[in-house]
Amino acid sequence: MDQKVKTERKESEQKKGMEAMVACYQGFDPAAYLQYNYTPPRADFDRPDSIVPWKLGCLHRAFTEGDVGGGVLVDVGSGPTIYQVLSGCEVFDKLFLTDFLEVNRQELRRWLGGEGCSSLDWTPYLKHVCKLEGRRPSAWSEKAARLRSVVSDVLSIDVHRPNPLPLDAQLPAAGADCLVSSFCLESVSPDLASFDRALGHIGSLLRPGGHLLLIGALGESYYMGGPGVRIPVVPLDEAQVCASLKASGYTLVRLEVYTLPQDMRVGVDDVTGVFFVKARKP
Ligand SMILES: C[S@@+](CC[C@H](N)C(=O)[O-])C[C@H]1O[C@@H](n2cnc3c(N)ncnc32)[C@H](O)[C@@H]1O
Ligand SMILES: O=S(=O)(c1ccc2c(c1)CN[C@@H](CF)C2)N1CCSCC1
Repeated sequence: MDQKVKTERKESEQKKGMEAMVACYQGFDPAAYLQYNYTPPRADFDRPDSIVPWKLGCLHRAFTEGDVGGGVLVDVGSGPTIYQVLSGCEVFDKLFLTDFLEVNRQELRRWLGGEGCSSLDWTPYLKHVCKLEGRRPSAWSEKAARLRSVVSDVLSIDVHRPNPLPLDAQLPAAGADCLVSSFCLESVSPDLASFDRALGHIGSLLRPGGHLLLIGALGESYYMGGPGVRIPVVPLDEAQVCASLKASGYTLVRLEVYTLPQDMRVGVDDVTGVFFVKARKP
């Protein structure tokens, strides 16, 4: 088989993989997803070994240790969640939330509108991050107001495109100062090669010297995006995460890993751990 035919066959297989992934996401249910992952037992603020204090603590440290801050923060694949920017909103004046699905962008806009009709009460998360910041928990409403004030837009995004954001997105020409992305790339890529390409695509949104805060699942091969909506995930381990970051040209600042306790493995996925990466684009 000559090279041209091989290339065409490979491109056709990649296209089919993307189309299958898009089809899976048509059934994504924001309210169910939030219920599965962001309520107890996974989101138990009273448990010292809970994933929530660990993850919010990683984000708090990453955003407040002095090397990150300034103009523009982009959250890649926000989904219907805001916890991932509760620390970042204090050190950035312009923040973009993004997602592939309109149902998720609508969920985010409902919370941002403050009409009290979002699918999850984020108050416990707001209070916890206030506590991490040495503020009284009652400052949670001030934090909510701060986040609402710095979100510039809720944009569509497709990490499989070389230019993932809409052409009219108001990002600086040099790129964003920081990207944060949680449970996105491995959950939307049909295979590892696609994951690595997507990592490269979002890297194009970041200015040289900017930081990437990447959070993701370890050992996960599927998750439930809603009742009966099984979405394939690229299983990752720590070594692969480091190799993909290196291949994308990042300098690793820190990698932290959390192993999920058995009772947090609740059947909505087969995740075994969570990684937190802080990396810098040279
Ligand atoms: C597992 S959810 C992660 C949501 C959230 N960041 C969190 O931490 O829970 C994956 C998200 O990726 C979005 N997504 C699906 N396909 C995508 C694509 N091609 N590009 C960017 N995001 C995509 C989905 O709509 C979904 O909101
Ligand atoms: O680590 S979690 O339990 C979590 C949160 C979200 C997800 C998973 C795990 C695993 N499957 C992912 C599928 F993409 C989504 N967690 C939920 C509480 S807040 C911190 C994150």
